[in-house]
Amino acid sequence: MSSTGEGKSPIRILITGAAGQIAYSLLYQICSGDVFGQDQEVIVNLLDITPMLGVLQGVVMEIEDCALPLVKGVFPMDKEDEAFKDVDVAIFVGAMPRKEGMERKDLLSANVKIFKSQGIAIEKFAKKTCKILVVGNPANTNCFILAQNAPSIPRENFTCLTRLDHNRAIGQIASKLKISPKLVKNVIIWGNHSSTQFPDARFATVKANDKEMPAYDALKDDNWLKNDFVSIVQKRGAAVIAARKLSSAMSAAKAICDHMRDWWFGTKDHEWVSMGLISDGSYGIEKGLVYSYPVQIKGGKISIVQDLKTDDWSRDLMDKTQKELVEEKNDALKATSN
Ligand SMILES: NC(=O)c1ccc[n+]([C@@H]2O[C@H](COP(=O)([O-])OP(=O)(O)OC[C@H]3O[C@@H](n4cnc5c(N)ncnc54)[C@H](O)[C@@H]3O)[C@@H](O)[C@H]2O)c1
Ligand SMILES: O=C(O)CC[C@H](O)C(=O)O
Repeated sequence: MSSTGEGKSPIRILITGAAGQIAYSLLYQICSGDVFGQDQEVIVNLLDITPMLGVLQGVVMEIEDCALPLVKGVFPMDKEDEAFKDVDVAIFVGAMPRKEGMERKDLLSANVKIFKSQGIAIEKFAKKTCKILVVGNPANTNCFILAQNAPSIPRENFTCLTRLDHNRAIGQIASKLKISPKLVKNVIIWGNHSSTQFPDARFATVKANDKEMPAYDALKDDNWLKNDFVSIVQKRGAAVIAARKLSSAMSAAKAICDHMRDWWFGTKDHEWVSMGLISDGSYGIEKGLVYSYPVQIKGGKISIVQDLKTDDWSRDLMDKTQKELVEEKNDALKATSN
């Protein structure tokens, strides 16, 4: 295979919110081959709202100025119909971020309306095989509304981003043990991408002194893993907003790339990652809710890791985050009912 992508058709990738800060960190990684491979040409549709078309022009100029060989076209757009046409991958970043002092609920009613309209557009214009990743918050519930409005797209094509939380969990364990994050695996984020999420290290392993062992044994600090670790990861997004006065962008873009790369190429043997998926009822979670699970991926097929044991403590946390998702779903259905 040629390193310039000869022999493979280009894929068409849509990024919404393309004039925003996450997209600015994301685009180089997508266009340079870091996500879909060094032999995969890409055509990129950049969707934002009309007032941002000028900024989008600047982004297009910068992509051009990077002189990236895999980029076969970059199109700035403000019309959903055009933007969704024939896309293979759609990354939904476009939504208002929370600023300091705002509550998540302040975002919900404005943002879910965007996802109703865009769901209708993917139903009409996207390929039925399109792989969908929702990033804009509230990510799980926006993904739920998107899927509701695109009934002919297979349910397994809808995902939302909890990989940032997954990476945060790995980062916390690695820094506590003073080891490289690549030596930590199989953490889990259950539930909502919010402060009710359950970051679970019960099955996580670490490699220390060339020996693989449970994170609990390596850390020898159950209290930290059950309390501080959970709360730091749950509140990390808010901590970044408080410090930066802006929501996370570089780490969110990196997590989007990890999510899409693993979906495209598969996960490593004996490893899992976290993704928000339309629940099939696994682990007693309400069918149809968009809930984050541990998943393995082979040949583009995402499978939920089954039969992990739950105890009273973990069950309670899994149910709490489910309860919040049910409430968000009901609020979102109300907000999009007309
Ligand atoms: N799931 C996650 O892990 C995660 C992590 C970080 C941020 N986020 C969320 O991602 C979203 C984007 O964050 P950001 O920092 O890039 O925000 P930003 O404000 O910098 O960019 C958002 C962009 O979306 C655009 N937009 C608004 N409505 C649109 C529409 N209808 N169609 C297309 N584009 C539209 C805006 O004009 C803006 O350019 C926020 O909702 C944020 O909370 C999610
Ligand atoms: O609004 C928030 O609390 C979180 C913003 C973003 O999703 C993140 O996790 O960094």
